[in-house]
Amino acid sequence: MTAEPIVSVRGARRRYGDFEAVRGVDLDVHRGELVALLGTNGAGKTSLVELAEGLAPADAGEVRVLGRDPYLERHLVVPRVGIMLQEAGFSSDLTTAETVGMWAGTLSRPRPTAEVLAAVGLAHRADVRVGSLSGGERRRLDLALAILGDPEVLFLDEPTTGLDPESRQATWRLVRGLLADGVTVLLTTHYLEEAEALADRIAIMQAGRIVREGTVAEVTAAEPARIEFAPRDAAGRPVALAPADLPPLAGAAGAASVERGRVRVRTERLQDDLETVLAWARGRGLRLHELEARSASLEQAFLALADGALAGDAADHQEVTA
Ligand SMILES: Nc1ncnc2c1ncn2[C@@H]1O[C@H](COP(=O)(O)OP(=O)(O)OP(=O)(O)O)[C@@H](O)[C@H]1O
Repeated sequence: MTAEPIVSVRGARRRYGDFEAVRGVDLDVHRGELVALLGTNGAGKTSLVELAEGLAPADAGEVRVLGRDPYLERHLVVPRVGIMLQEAGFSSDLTTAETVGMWAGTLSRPRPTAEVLAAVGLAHRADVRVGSLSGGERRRLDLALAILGDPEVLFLDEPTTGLDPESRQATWRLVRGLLADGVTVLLTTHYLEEAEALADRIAIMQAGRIVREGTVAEVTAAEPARIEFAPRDAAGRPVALAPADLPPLAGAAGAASVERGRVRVRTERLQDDLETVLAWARGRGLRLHELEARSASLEQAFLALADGALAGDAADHQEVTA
């Protein structure tokens, strides 16, 4: 992509006292693209997104949104941006429509209140006081306020937390519609299926750094595929096998394991090794009960990264607290 990114972060760092929450991050989001920022609790996602939202200055590095510094040129950036924070403070005495109306008063060209409430599925709750809304309905009100100014860029911090499955799907449809209209979105989420459903690219954060970035396919390709089966004899009786009984495999990333009669192989050459396993089973007259062969899911890739980081995290904390 050659066009200037809409959100551009270069070498960004952010500290809270002695603790560095964002440790040299590079990230681009292009027009009409959705990038999902993933990471375990405390990885630094919110701290990073707040830099792009202009809520705090970077301690080092450069942050640009729509070509401007979102902190120093906030007055130029804010009117073109929609922000959905993790927790917005509402006055619980106002109704839903009054809240939107009040917010609209701060914008130069707000969309009509009824239209925005309909877009987030809150039209029927327009006259209900915010204090009486459910957690999921409040989350949708947050989203209504974020899209009220017809933004070119949207920052969504865990937008579907607390939403029921139907509302989550409705939010995804809304976001897809905005993307189709050319809106640029940077989203944080703990729901990996949300990232899979919406993201053009994923960035996984760990201890203040982006440790993996790419499309879902690129991110999962780095994680070995899996072959699993429960060996049975021709009569359907379970056969006890040890990992050493398996044939040599071309892409086996780690030793095979056997747990409660189920053999698990991690491989970087799924097709080749599956063919080997099938030929070996045929040769030994084995039935491969409940055979599964699949590429890694985003969840497996994410968990593998998180596991791998545990040792590193512990070392970082010692560094900080020393
Ligand atoms: N105001 C603050 N003062 C001190 N430390 C902070 C502050 N805000 C965040 N932190 C710390 O910075 C780290 C990153 O926090 P951040 O909220 O950015 O993570 P996150 O990835 O968004 O987490 P979550 O998924 O839980 O929202 C955490 O260790 C957190 O405790």
